[in-house]
Amino acid sequence: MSDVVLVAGGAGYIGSHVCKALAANGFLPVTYDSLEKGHDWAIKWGPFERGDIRDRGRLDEVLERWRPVAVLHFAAFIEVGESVRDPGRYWDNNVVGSLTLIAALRDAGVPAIVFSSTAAVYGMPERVPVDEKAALAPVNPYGATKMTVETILDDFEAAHGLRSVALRYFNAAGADPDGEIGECHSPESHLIPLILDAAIGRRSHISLYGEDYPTPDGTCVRDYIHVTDLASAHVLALKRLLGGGASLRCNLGNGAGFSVKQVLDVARRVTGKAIPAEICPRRPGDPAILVADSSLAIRELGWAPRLAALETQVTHAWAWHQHRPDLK
Ligand SMILES: NC(=O)c1ccc[n+]([C@@H]2O[C@H](COP(=O)([O-])OP(=O)(O)OC[C@H]3O[C@@H](n4cnc5c(N)ncnc54)[C@H](O)[C@@H]3O)[C@@H](O)[C@H]2O)c1
Ligand SMILES: O=c1ccn([C@@H]2O[C@H](COP(=O)(O)OP(=O)(O)O[C@H]3O[C@H](CO)[C@@H](O)[C@H](O)[C@H]3O)[C@@H](O)[C@H]2O)c(=O)[nH]1
Repeated sequence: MSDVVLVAGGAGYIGSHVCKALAANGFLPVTYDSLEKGHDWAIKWGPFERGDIRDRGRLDEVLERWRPVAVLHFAAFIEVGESVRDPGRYWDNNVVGSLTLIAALRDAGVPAIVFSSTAAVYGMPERVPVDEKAALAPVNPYGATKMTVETILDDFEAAHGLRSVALRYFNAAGADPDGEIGECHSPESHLIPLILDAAIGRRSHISLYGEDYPTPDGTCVRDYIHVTDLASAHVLALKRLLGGGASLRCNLGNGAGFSVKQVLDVARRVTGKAIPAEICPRRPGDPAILVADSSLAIRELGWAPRLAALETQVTHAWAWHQHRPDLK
């Protein structure tokens, strides 16, 4: 019998890719998801338990049934702009929900958790590439909720011995290279799928949020990381914890920054489409440049990103985007 891993939020974009990697590594991923944002078609590599992380009774039932060796926790709301407009929704789901889950793990005796954190915990970093010694100074409620969950995890380790790896992802992109799953947020707010929507004519153009940033071409610079490379980092983090390794907080990015205009150029090349673009005002809360120093993950987890090229990420996203189940 494979080791069971509970994957909270496993029906979502990143969680489903991690489920595929877990199964390929001999684990049985049990997805626990409310399906408020995820998709039942994305649950392919293990059983499904429908539930909300804020529902302690349901969590206890599922933990008792499956007795997982660890939990991977992706379940959260993820939109920065919405978190500014409606912070209560984010504190409730991301913090109350995580606390409920973490307390249930403590009481069920689950010893380890891998948590989806974010580059947004750094806010507007003074120096890039940003490493883990940089101050945590989120500039929006979304980032603040993720930083708070990291603190809860620190406190639960000190008091109860629950070990954790918090992975601070930069910009997740791309899709399963085999085309089995891919990105599908609703509403979509991320740059690459929106550009691809414009490429297939689902929207008239892509809006470029700001051309007056202190960057070489005036548009924001981000570090895009292939979702399959994120998935391999989760498997390594899980194995570290199961092997008795220490807790860790680390960045996951490629260390290369691309501007919004550079991403658009790559997408035009990959799709062969013109993709009309319109310059718009800045989007509130966007840092000018976010690029990761991921040497800690490389050193401590033995992580090696294999699909780092932006062109590869956009190619896989494009292959998926043209056949997305929700667009049929
Ligand atoms: N997409 C990115 O670029 C990115 C970057 C940094 C961090 N993250 C973090 O990674 C995680 C996954 O992001 P994603 O892009 O896959 O998002 P997603 O919306 O595709 O997946 C999140 C999943 O969690 C589920 N969920 C949400 N609230 C829940 C609840 N209360 N109970 C049970 N299930 C719940 C949703 O139904 C969904 O299936 C999130 O925690 C996000 O903050 C994402
Ligand atoms: O229609 C659009 C959408 C986005 N952008 C710009 O494109 C860049 C990337 O934006 P987006 O894809 O929305 O990602 P981020 O806002 O950088 O946030 C992502 O990456 C962060 C870590 O870097 C995570 O914390 C977030 O959860 C995740 O959504 C930003 O400069 C946006 O202003 C546009 O110009 N037009």
